[in-house]
Amino acid sequence: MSGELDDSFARLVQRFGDRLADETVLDTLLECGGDEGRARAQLAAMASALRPTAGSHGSTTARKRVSGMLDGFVKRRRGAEASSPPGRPGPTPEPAAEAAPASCADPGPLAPGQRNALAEIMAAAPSQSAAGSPDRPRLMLLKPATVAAHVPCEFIAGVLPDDLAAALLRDMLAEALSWKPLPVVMFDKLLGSPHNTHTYVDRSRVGTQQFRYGVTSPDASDWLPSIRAAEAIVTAVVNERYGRRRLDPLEIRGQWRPDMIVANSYFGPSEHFGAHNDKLTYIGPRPVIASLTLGASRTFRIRRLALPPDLPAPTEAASDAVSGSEAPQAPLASASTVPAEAAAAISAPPDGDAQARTFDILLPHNSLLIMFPPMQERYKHELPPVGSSLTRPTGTLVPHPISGETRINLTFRMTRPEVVAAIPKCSCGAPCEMRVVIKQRETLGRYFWQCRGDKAGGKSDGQPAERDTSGGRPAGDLRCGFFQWASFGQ
Ligand SMILES: O=C(O)CCC(=O)C(=O)O
Ligand SMILES: [Fe+2]
Repeated sequence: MSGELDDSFARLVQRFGDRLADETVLDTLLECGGDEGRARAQLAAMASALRPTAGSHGSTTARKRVSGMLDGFVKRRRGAEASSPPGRPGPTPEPAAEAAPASCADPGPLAPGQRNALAEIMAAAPSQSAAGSPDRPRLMLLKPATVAAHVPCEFIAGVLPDDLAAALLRDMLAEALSWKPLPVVMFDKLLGSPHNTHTYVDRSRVGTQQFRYGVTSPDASDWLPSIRAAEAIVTAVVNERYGRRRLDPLEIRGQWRPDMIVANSYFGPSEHFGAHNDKLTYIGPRPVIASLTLGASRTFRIRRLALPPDLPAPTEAASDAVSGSEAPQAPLASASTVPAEAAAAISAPPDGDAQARTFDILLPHNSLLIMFPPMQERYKHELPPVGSSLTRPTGTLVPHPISGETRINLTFRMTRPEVVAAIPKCSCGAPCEMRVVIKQRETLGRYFWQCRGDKAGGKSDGQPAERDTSGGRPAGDLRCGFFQWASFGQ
């Protein structure tokens, strides 16, 4: 977000923050194309609808809750007015083009320090983490510097030349018509993910290797020329950033070079991708994943997981005992499976705060979010639906002139041949998938091989629901129970 937009946002929060949720203020400002005057007029109209009447002394929290409902109502109304039919890409009119002119007086200069405080929006009340301790409030990360300060990611706006980004978006919109939901196995049933996906590979590098991210997903496609052109730029940007970071022993040495892309499409506000961390089967431990957004802007949500409570901090001498359902048949393994330095890096977040916390980043067209280690080991990420849930925070959508409400996402990944070569077969006879321990402190960050849930003797290529990557085996789980620690030659 530019400095100007930041200042506008801070001024609007100062003016309306006691009556409207910060998300509502941000949404309105973005949907007014950053025009503070128009946003102020719209927000004033919303706020006056919420003005407490004589004798009503509703708390700020209660008023903000009502504001959230109003926000949902506004979004639903906008959705109903949108010209593109749901589920299909197509141009959507510029939002709020006919908004009323500004009618409120300028609130005046900001108090010292206020701008920074407001730029890091406290967007939600603290909630309870699974471990029972209150979470830190959700933070909206608005600038590249604050993204890097809080999560192991780097955000780059406008990464591709405009014409290449537009050409790639058009190509992907055409391709996306044949993408399919990610098949997920949940409670013994085959379900489709609430968005579509497809895999693209650089066959000149990965040969005939099969990459399946779902039970029945179609074979991967070859890279298109526009993908190849984008890949060259993404690769250069990632390596430039990666070269500045301190690597732990499990990370790749040398250049990062992607050879596989998992593409995702979201046709409209209700399509989403639930909280998960990415499968490591092909990309190995401590992967780098570069995520390119094309088309509509959407909120990307990152959840820093709480460290398991009441257990000693990880040391090389820590017990290898495994409890609970995450690793049901875990043998006692050598503590050297993950070197101490690597284990320590996992539990040290960039902002020095180990408590659970949720971060939101609005990802616009032609932006790159590089997920560095230990993003897949200590965090989950999701693309939340855009809507009006009263029970959980939803995300934002800003339409794009080419794609309307459709967002395309390309995640560039680098396969690790030595990991792929080591994929064991489970008792079903099918290739295992690799996952990482994220719930148990003694074994935190250790990788293990597990059955994918394929009882068809290797004919299909199943994987449990992404949402299940936190550990627990759902009732009716199709996995055979095979378990083996993964070792990377340390
Ligand atoms: O659409 C996004 O930004 C998220 C995609 C993602 O998490 C994935 O492909 O694993
Ligand atoms: Fe992901």
